[in-house]
Formats: sequence, C-alpha cells, structure tokens
Amino acid sequence: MSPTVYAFDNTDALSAGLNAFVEKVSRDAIADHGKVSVAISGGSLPKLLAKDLKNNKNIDFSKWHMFWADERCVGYDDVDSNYKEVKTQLLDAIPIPASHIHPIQEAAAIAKNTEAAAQDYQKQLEAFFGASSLPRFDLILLGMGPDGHCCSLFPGHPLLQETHRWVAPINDSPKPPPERITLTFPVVNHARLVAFVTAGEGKQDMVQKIIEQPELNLPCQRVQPTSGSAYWFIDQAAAGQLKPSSYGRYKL
Ligand SMILES: O=C1O[C@H](COP(=O)(O)O)[C@@H](O)[C@H](O)[C@H]1O
Repeated sequence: MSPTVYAFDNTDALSAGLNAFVEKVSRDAIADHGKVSVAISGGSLPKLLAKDLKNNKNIDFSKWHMFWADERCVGYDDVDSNYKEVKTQLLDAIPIPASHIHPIQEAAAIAKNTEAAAQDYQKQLEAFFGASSLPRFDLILLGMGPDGHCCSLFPGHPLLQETHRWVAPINDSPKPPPERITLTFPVVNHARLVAFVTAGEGKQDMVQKIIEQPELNLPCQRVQPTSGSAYWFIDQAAAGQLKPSSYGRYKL
C-alpha cells in the first residue's frame, strides 16, 4: 500500500504536525497495551521531532521505551552518535525513565565490533518484546538519506535482502562512519506505524522518486508495513517536485 504523505509549509509546521501525530500514537498505544515502543533514526530527524515534542505535557513519557533504528559504532559522546543526538535534542528534556532508554552497547561500539553490537542489540529487543516473534514497534521514526537510504540500509547493499536477523551489522556503509548496526526490513515492516521525516530542498529529487516512482525499489520504498501504515512528514521544500495530488495536509 502507498504511504500517506503530509506536506507542511515549513519545518516549524512540520514539527507541530509531527508532535500532534506522535501524541496520538502515544495515547493510543498506552490505551491499548500500557506502553509505547519507539525506534528512532539519527541525522536531521531528532531536531525536527524534538522541537515541539520536548515541551509536550500531554504525553506520558514515563510509558515510553526508546530504541534506535540504526546506530553508528562510536562512543556515546561522539559527534556521530545517533544516541547522543536523540539524547541531546529530546531525551534530556522529557521525563522518560533511564531504564527505558535502550542504546547500542557502548563497549562494542567503541571497539567497532559490529557483530557483537548487533547481537547485543538483538538481545535487548528480545528482552523487551520476547524472543519468539518479530518485535512489533508502536512507532518507527525514520529519516531519508539523499540516496534513498533509511536506517543504515543503503541502495544496492546485500543487507537489503536480510530476512533472518532483527539487527544486522554493517562494516561498509557508503556514508561515514562505515561501521554501524541497523534494524532490518523484517523488523521495520512488522511495526504498527512507520513515519518518515525529511525536510529541505536537497531532499526533493529523492522524495519525488520515492513517492512517484515506486518501481525504483529504493530502500525507503521497501518500507511497507505488512499490518501497519507508513507516513511521510515533509516540508514544502522537500515536496517541491511532487505533484499536488501526491500529498495532503495534516489536520491538527
Ligand atoms: O547516516 C544516517 O543518515 C540517515 C539520514 O540522515 P539525514 O541527516 O539525511 O536526515 C539517518 O536517518 C540515519 O539514522 C543515519 O544513521
């Protein structure tokens, strides 16, 4: 099924719309099963997400559990750490319990032992979701790279074919740093909801390809939740090459 695309006049409006969307996801998940599992990417997403969300007093963040959709194998304080970016932008400002924050194992990341880091992260997912069936995140928040990658799943990379592992190591990411871990498509596509968030003119070519040329089979296009839904939250600059019929407006 095609994703639902929401375009906003600017990044402030995008952050406001995303905040409203996440508030509803959180309320629905807590009403349904008492907690909220979220996986998040790095890059430009955390700042866009956090702008309004960090001040949202209508969300019970004590019920949130935060995981990462992908992570670079660096220390927690490294400028390349997705954990650090999410922590600085969002987690330090919201009342989420420390025990509900699930970053990559730092020792394995610093050692650039991607295999150990991926295995440990799979264990963390098994401990939270149970080991017997695929994790089902309430919400996976993803960015989109200018080459159409999401998580650390890059165009043409063999990891796109992964069907067994929940978390995979990667040692040859075309975008630095090369050593990373990533959720795989089986996990991403088992989520209840996946929301892409991207902004800026530099993304408009790729947004057009992904939304209007599905035959390209780029990584972002392979995100098709089997019993869930996919959304795109983009600003007008990123929507610059889309046909008006390809997107709608989010009602706050
Ligand atoms: O390397 C990565 O890049 C993507 C996209 O980042 P952006 O800065 O172009 O928004 C990001 O989603 C991913 O988590 C990250 O590891």
